[in-house]
Amino acid sequence: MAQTEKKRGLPPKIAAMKARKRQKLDNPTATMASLAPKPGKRSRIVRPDDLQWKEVAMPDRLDDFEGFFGLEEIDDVEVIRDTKTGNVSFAPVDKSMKSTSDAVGEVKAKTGEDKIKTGEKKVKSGKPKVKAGKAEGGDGNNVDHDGNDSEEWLGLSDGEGIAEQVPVEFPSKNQQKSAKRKDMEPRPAKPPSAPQRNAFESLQDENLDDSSDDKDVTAWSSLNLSRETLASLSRMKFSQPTPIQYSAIPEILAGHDVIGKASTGSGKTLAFGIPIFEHYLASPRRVAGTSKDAAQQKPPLALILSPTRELAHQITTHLNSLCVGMDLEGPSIVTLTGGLSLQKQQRLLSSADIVIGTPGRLWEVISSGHGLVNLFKQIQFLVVDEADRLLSEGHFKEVEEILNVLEREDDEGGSEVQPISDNKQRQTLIFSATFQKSLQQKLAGKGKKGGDIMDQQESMEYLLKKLNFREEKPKFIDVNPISQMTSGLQEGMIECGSTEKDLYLYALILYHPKNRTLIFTNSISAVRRLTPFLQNLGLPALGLHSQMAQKARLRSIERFTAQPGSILVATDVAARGLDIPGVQLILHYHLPRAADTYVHRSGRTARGDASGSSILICAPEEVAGVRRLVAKVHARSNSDASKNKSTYFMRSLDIDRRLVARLKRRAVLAKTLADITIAKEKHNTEDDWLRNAAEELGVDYDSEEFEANAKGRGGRGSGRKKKEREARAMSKGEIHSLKAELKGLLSQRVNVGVSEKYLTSGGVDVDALLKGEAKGDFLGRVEGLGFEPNNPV
Ligand SMILES: Nc1ncnc2c1ncn2[C@@H]1O[C@H](COP(=O)(O)OP(=O)(O)OP(=O)(O)O)[C@@H](O)[C@H]1O
Repeated sequence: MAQTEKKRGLPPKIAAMKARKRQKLDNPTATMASLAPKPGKRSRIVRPDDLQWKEVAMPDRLDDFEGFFGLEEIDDVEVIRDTKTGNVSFAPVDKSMKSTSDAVGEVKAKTGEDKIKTGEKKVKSGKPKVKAGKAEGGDGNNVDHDGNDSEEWLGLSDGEGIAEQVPVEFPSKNQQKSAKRKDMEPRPAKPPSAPQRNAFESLQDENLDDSSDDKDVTAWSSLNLSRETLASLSRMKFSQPTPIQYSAIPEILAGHDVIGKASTGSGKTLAFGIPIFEHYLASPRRVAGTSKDAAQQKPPLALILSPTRELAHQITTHLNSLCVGMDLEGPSIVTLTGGLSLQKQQRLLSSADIVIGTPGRLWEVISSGHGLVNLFKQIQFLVVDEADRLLSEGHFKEVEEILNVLEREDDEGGSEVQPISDNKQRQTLIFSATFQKSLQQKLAGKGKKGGDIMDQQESMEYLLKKLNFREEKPKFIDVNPISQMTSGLQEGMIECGSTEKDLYLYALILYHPKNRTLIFTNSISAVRRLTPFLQNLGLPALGLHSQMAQKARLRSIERFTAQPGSILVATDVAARGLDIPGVQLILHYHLPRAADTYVHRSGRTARGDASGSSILICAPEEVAGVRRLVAKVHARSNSDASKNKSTYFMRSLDIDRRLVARLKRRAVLAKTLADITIAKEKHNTEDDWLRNAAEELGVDYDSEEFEANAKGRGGRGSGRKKKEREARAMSKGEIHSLKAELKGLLSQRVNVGVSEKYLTSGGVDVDALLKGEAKGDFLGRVEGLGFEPNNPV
């Protein structure tokens, strides 16, 4: 479409701006895409004035409006941009030459029907194009992830009567080889399916400045998203959907229940978030007012369950980021997690479009009355993120309560508990990177520890039983059926004595100076101990566990995210879902208790197309178990996994043990000082508690007398108690001298002597190491993890 101006003489700047805008309107995509002309298809290039412009009838009120004279439009013109000069030229398209295989990136001026649309939403129906090598417009060379030239069908066959599978289109062999990350690599160009929306419509928006560095979002075009969503994706610089987004979004938009499995960091949040966002944009609720009266409250559109508070807040931020910079009012997203004011959260619910919560708090809120059960029954999307964890671990009871309540026909009274048999309204979306075996066992009340990765059939059967899917066969989308681990990840283990883990932890951190590092432990007490231990060694360590106050938890995450090179010591509360950019190193101080935990912990690094390392610190007696566990994760198929047939063998990393030995005194001092602090804090707390109890009983309390009586009783924990007593008994002077000694050591280079293998220039400047300034080849050799002598990371 083009506009002509009266020749009244506009100021040159305005004329130039208008000309630019005109060009943008003429060809919305030209400013975004690098448009390589397609050989053999283009007609001759003509001057814009020589094109067959058609006049457009204008509404009366636009007549003579600020020099605006009229509008003309043009159909069937190919706009070609010279990628070198940026110049744009035009060629009328000969319709008889039009091919169905127009690749994304080639642009035609839109026809009259495709003029800018406002807020209209189209739900794409039908299956995505799935046949490898047969997709229109594809490169004809699509293969599965395993490199076989075949069509890949994931999930169960229809014949098994569990789920309808969604075959996933995989990149070509060449793409596979060249792309670093399978899960983030570009999808083959998809053919436009009629009727097709122009992906660039969002970018026609006059409010978007030409000069902004928004991303070309052509690759999203086949998903038929609204202009608002495309504009948001462009602003977020997400130029293409990840495989799980590419496969799941159309299915969800078409109204299907979806079970999505994709590796950690592969964009699952937006895979369910975008369709909900689209639904919100298209629904009248957006303009409806809100009411504080529960009876008139609008039900939330979506309920998203998250296993941890941090993840719930992160999902909130992630979905909110879709709305940043949007002209329209975005959905009201309310987070319901423990540790924050219940009343405030209840109040916010009155206007919520999307509710994201942890099961405990959610259940507390829903079951508190106020007509909320009825409201939540009307939600249109139920999302269970990290589904295997939510349905198997601690939360299961509450999740079950919530699921039961959503199915009831009755109101809050709860006397009638008839399940709604024909629930056609709600879509159920289940996402995770793993589905584990123990899930089923726990449901059956066996409570067995475990966490073997569940095969598809087992997980499907279980989920189908528990969740009231709207359709008989939800779509099962598995975009990484072969490998559980992300491809940018390097894995290894370090063997050391069981009492030397602190020392090796310290050494590994020194080997990775300035790396943002996440250390996992299996206990809160280990977090409490290791955090001051590392701090005493001059390292920027923070703690995270579930007994911390919620504000302190969020603060730890914030600091860890903000400060490059910081270290977070955490329990598995941080294992799932947390998307902290730039985590380079995962250290498993305690071994993960189950295979799925290993996958999720390690998945905090190497997210998206980034790379990272995951290192297990193992005592000799743990090595065999670890190898088995990791082999299970790497089993190339589910049948192999169940038979333990994986051939994956985890490497033991070599480390210069002489260097480690020379760090020992520092580690001992740092540990002793940490133990003293903890023992004193603990004693004060215990003392307070006993004093209060004694006061209540009306007896005198003398802590020394109490301890003297307790002495010699032996039994479990008596050794630890003895150590605590000793630590507490340290005088200020003794503590001071320990601190002084440690300070002295930290300020010195570590003398590693002469190595026949790795000659050094006389010592290691650990201080420089910590500052990331160390040079030289003194670090020993840990192949494949960036530890090579000439590459001290
Ligand atoms: N299409 C995209 N292009 C580029 N980056 C994306 C895209 N979609 C999402 N991301 C980014 O990828 C990162 C990981 O996304 P997300 O947290 O949703 O992963 P996940 O699959 O849920 O991981 P996990 O299994 O660990 O929970 C986020 O930082 C997100 O902003």
